Amino acid sequence: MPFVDNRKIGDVILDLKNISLSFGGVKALTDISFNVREHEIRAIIGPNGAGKSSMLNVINGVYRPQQGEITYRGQVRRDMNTYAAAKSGIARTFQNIALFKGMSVLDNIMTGRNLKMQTNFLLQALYWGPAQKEEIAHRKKVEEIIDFLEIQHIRKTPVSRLPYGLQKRVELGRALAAEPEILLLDEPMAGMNVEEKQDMCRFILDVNDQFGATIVLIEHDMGVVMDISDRVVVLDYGKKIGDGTPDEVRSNQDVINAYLGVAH
Ligand SMILES: Nc1ncnc2c1ncn2[C@@H]1O[C@H](COP(=O)(O)OP(=O)(O)OP(=O)(O)O)[C@@H](O)[C@H]1O
Repeated sequence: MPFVDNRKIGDVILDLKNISLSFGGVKALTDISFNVREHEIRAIIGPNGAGKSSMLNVINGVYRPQQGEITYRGQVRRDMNTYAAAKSGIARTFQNIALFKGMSVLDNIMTGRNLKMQTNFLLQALYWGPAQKEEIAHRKKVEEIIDFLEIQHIRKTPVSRLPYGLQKRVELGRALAAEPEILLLDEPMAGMNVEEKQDMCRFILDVNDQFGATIVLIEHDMGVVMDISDRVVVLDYGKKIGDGTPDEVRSNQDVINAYLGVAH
């Protein structure tokens, strides 16, 4: 496993057992089990429609599986919703960028601090006492993220004016602003050119290393997945067909068949 020793991959932080999810007659996920270790980069791959996004949506409480059990930090999660997931330290980015396009980079990243804000709306509206202090602390954190992502030069620019690759970076910034324990990235490199992909890879590795975040990512670019992931889980038609290190997954015949489109 790459980097395991120096990156101190820890115990299982998220454990998914026998997860099944259907939409009417469509079985999006069938009896899927896998775990995520603290501090690792865990990829979910598979052909189109394999169930990858559904899996992320189960992890962050968008979908509630009909069967199965999720244990997060040693506690079985029941009735998880997106707010509870976010509050418990799970942040995510989306396949299609979900930013406030008219707002500046700075303000978009600031929205990621919402869950961390303590003072009530009245104090905030008056911008008084504790609210002022808190605002300054949040701004400091956001500026740290802006520096880290090397986007100082566009901090005041409305997001809609930015090229796609930079918008993706801002979305990562907003997720980071929540100081997540687990960061879910849904196709972080989709639509990027080679240079943008290299930058994003570097940021993901640095987020993992410097912020200590555990990362679960969906990605179609196999080169990227195999380069940066510690372990990879492979889905096909809603079932798990492979799970292991990049090398193990690469040589798994079921995985090779799925990617070559061999008939079931
Ligand atoms: N909200 C939904 N309602 C109905 N069916 C859904 C819904 N979400 C996903 N599905 C179905 O579940 C299956 C898995 O979809 P999912 O989007 O999770 O796959 P994916 O691996 O992320 O695909 P892609 O790589 O194309 O994004 C597909 O058959 C899809 O049509």
